Amino acid sequence: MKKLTKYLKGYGLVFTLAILSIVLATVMQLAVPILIKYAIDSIVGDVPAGNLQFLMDAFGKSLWGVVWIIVIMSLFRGIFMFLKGYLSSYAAENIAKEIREKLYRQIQYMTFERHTKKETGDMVQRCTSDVEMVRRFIGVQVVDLGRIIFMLVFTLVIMGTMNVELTLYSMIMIPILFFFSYIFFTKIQKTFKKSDEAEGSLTTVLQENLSGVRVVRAFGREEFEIERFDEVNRNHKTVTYKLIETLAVFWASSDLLTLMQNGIVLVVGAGMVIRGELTIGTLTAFITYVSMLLWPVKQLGRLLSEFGKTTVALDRIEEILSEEVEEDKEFERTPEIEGNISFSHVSFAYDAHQKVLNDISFEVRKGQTLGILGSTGSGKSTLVHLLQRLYDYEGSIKVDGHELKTIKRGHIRKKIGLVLQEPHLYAKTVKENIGITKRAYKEKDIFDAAKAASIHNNILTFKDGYDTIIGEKGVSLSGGQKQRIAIARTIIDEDKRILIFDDSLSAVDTETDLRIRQALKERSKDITTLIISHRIQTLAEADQIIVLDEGRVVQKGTHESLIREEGLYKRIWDLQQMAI
Ligand SMILES: Nc1ncnc2c1ncn2[C@@H]1O[C@H](COP(=O)(O)OP(=O)(O)OP(=O)(O)O)[C@@H](O)[C@H]1O
Repeated sequence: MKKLTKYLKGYGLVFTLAILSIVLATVMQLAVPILIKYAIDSIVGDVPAGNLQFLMDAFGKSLWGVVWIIVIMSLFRGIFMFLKGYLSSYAAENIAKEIREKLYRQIQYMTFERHTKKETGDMVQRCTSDVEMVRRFIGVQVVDLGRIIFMLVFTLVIMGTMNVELTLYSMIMIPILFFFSYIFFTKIQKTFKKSDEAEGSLTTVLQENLSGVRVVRAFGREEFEIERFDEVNRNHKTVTYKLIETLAVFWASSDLLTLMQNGIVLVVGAGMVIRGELTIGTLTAFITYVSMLLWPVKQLGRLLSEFGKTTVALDRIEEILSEEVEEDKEFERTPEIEGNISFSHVSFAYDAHQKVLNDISFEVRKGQTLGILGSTGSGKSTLVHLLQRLYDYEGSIKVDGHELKTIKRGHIRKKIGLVLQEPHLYAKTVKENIGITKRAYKEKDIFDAAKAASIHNNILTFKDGYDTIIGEKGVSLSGGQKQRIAIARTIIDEDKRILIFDDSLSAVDTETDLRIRQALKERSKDITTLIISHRIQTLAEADQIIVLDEGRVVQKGTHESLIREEGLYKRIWDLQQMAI
């Protein structure tokens, strides 16, 4: 409850007005049976009006007067219901928007380590379905709770003032109905969950099929895919049908209980009328009030189970909101960065028992190029992660003499340009993708960067040149073209003092690779460059090369020195030479 009220804060007035509206609408609803009782007993019949004398004073024996009052009250009821809907939706939509904003902000600043441990699908579900659950509860159930309590109390009071004995008879089914609906809605949650999961599986198969369409065609898996979809589709139908069937059984059973309650009131009430203890008008009013009494009881059971589901959704949201975020510490600085890097006895482990980097030491001076070679999984990308301050490390990493841990994360990341092997491009124009870091690039800057990345001429052949949209709605790019656009968008930023190419030239041919490296050399004389590659030709001109094996630096030197010493570098070089 505490978790929920935290989100309701700031909307107290809106909720009060919404509850007031629903209470007034309920009053209009509850007054109708009293008017009907008065019409039957005192206008059609001759029973004295008693405590309804004020109606007699106002309308005398006019049936039309009562009809008009009922019409006007129904009109007001509609207005109050609209107000309640408007106000509660206003609060619910705003609260849901605030939760989504908080979650999105949290996701942006959550530590990289926590990010890698989360499943994307699960995170999406928390930001969408779970928020939706909370929104629905706030929009419908919170205000309904006010209505339920008011309706229960008020109906009982009205019934009590009319006839205490018949009121007690009217309450016989209340505990049964309450527990029946509570247990039902608690149990059905499992079926709801199964239905959600079935829908999730359906979407996953569809999504996988659409994004893997090339693999499906290449392996002739169309019929297999159709069967796979049939299976999840059948499952979805079965589970959803079961859900609807169960709901139908509930509503029918609860209607039966309501009818039984009506039956009890009718039989007992009829006996009272025959004995002259009750008027026909009062019995008619009672029959209507019994339904009004049982509706909130059914809803209360439902509301409690919905509350259970909302609590789970809130817990899942809170779990993300309480994740550790990257925060600047007081001692962190923003020193001038020139690009001198020094690793001294650096070790790192993703999980405590297995070191991925072990006692790494090397130095690169401003403007130099460091080549990094190593087999798959030897720790090359991890080394880059450490330089970007994505993880904490053991040992010492210094940039221009400043311990990396004392430099603000945002500051060092602004100074490091990283190009990945499989870069992510946005569904925007080529121009916007290259200029993504800043909006105010001149066209010439964009062209120059694209020329240096050897992609300018390619871009000119696209339908709309630099204004061509990338992705599903526009041009489909090859792996090498994507890599080169990613290179252009990194080198265009003049703030970068360190450039890292993490196997990002792997999809371009050797000639283009050479052209790009030459252009980069000319363009960025003072910039420190780290090139990770499996292709020795790409590394050969580096000022210094380190060879990683199982997280250790096993060789260090220039290309000339390394091809002369026995070791991994020479073996790979020989193999690559043979292939040529
Ligand atoms: N987020 C992570 N959590 C746990 N282990 C990880 C994580 N990322 C990488 N590893 C492990 O760390 C080791 C080094 O991975 P890394 O990606 O640094 O290798 P790499 O040399 O860049 O490989 P490749 O050439 O294939 O890109 C591997 O054994 C990998 O399984």
